[in-house]
Amino acid sequence: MNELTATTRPVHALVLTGFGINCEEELAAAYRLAGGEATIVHFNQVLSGETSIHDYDVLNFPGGFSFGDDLGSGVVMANKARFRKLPSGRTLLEELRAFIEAGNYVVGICNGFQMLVKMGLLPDFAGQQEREVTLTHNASGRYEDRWVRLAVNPRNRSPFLKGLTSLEVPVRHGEGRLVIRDEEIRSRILAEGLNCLTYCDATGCETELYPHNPNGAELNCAGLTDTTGQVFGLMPHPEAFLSLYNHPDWARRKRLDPNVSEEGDGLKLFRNIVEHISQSRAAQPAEAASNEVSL
Ligand SMILES: NC(=O)CC[C@H](N)C(=O)O
Repeated sequence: MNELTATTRPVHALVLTGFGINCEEELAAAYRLAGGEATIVHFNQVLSGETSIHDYDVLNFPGGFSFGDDLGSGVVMANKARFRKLPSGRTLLEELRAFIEAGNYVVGICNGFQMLVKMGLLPDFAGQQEREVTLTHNASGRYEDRWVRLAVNPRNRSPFLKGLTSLEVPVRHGEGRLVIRDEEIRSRILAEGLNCLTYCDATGCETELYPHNPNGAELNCAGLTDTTGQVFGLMPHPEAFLSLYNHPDWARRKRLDPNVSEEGDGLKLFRNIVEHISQSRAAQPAEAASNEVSL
């Protein structure tokens, strides 16, 4: 029996799929390329209790078109999390709160971000699973599929963004416009640096100008965390830019600089979280780390 201590066990990501989610493979690849492990399971395997989120370190809600965006992007999946009881007698949202309180991480990308917002987990000031912000139809009135530049808020709380100041990543969505419920929520998001990613122009300056801000989001906000920094949602797709060769301009960039990094900006986020969790474990007191995990 191969026994690993908690400190040496690889970081393990759970990546959900099903019902029209379509970015699970790239997301799992991102964790594997970053040195972690990733398991893809159908949403129903979690709801049925067949898979426990508590066996993992990072729970991932990928992008896609869950339930065809009927009732609004992410709404049906969010309601499944809010109302369906697992065999434990708790809803997935209640299990998620326990998962977060145990120090684990939750990520929602695009459709996944829409789910987190609509189940009330972002920014979650009240802790009452109520919608404090929402993500709705792009101001352009059309589906936006383009590359954007993002500025990283230096006061952000997410280990995914450690050491990063800017990112170039693709967006592809119809309902990416962040709308904030009221001035109190807006002020708290700004005061606490929860608007971790903002759309910016080619010079790196935050802008509301289309198409740099592709959807008209308030605060030019492309990504949010909760106050713990453990819940992170974003509209752009970092898992779609893991390699230089994912970028449409790769040939020119390679010609201009033959030594240009062959990694995409998106991979940096996954390297950060794998490293952060690994280091956090290694720093745990001996008695905690001695909890052996028999594999
Ligand atoms: N790429 C995605 O995840 C798209 C999310 C959602 N279906 C939208 O169009 O806004």
